[in-house]
Amino acid sequence: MLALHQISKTFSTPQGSLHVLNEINLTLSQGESLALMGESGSGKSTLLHIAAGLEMPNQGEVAIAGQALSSLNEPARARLRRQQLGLIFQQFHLVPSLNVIDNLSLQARLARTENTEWSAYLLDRLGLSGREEHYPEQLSGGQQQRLAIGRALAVRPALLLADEPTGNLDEQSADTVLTLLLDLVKETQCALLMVTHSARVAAPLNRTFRLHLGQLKETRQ
Ligand SMILES: Nc1ncnc2c1ncn2[C@@H]1O[C@H](COP(=O)(O)OP(=O)(O)OP(=O)(O)O)[C@@H](O)[C@H]1O
Repeated sequence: MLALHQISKTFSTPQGSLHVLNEINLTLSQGESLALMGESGSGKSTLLHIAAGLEMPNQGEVAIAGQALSSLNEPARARLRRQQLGLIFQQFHLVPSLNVIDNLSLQARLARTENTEWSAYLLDRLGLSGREEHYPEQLSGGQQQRLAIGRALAVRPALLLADEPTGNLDEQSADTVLTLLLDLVKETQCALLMVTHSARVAAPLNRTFRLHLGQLKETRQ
């Protein structure tokens, strides 16, 4: 579902070049879940953004669902992202002026793959049935993140990329959200790449990798 081949990334800063990723290789198969750990500033978010095609590497190739991103122009890349990719961030990034059902369906409508039965099922699984007409500000942090998970899964993505999805939640909400996320990932058989600082959050995932000094090492299989 995801293949990263020899990915390198260097940022130019006023202090000089910052080499963040150095020839990273990684493959993620359908239904596989992988935790990405590493110290603050080690490049986890950068790698996730490159995997999502939101940021370009200086060197190397990203393929999503068998399609090399470099072989596509920007509109085709955007289409692939909308149809195959679910993104979840620490900040929920819901649209404040849209109600629950419109936030949930946003990406699927843009991708023209909205399925109202699937959306209703997701709302139920997320514990948000009956809240369709509510706006994000009327929801708790945990409910907002569950809605963001629903929005990402409403397109039935092949690949889900999550950057500290429970980082903004208290421990109890984090556990609920994580359990729900992993259950839905299993149900939809999508591949999951999740950035986390927490070994406890990483534990239920299939594999764990650590980024250190630009290199990726598998720490648990
Ligand atoms: N656009 C940019 N320009 C310059 N430097 C950048 C840019 N984006 C990221 N960096 C630098 O690249 C390094 C890696 O950043 P990144 O956000 O990927 O780390 P991270 O492992 O996700 O950190 P954290 O755990 O704190 O979120 C950092 O030193 C950061 O300052």
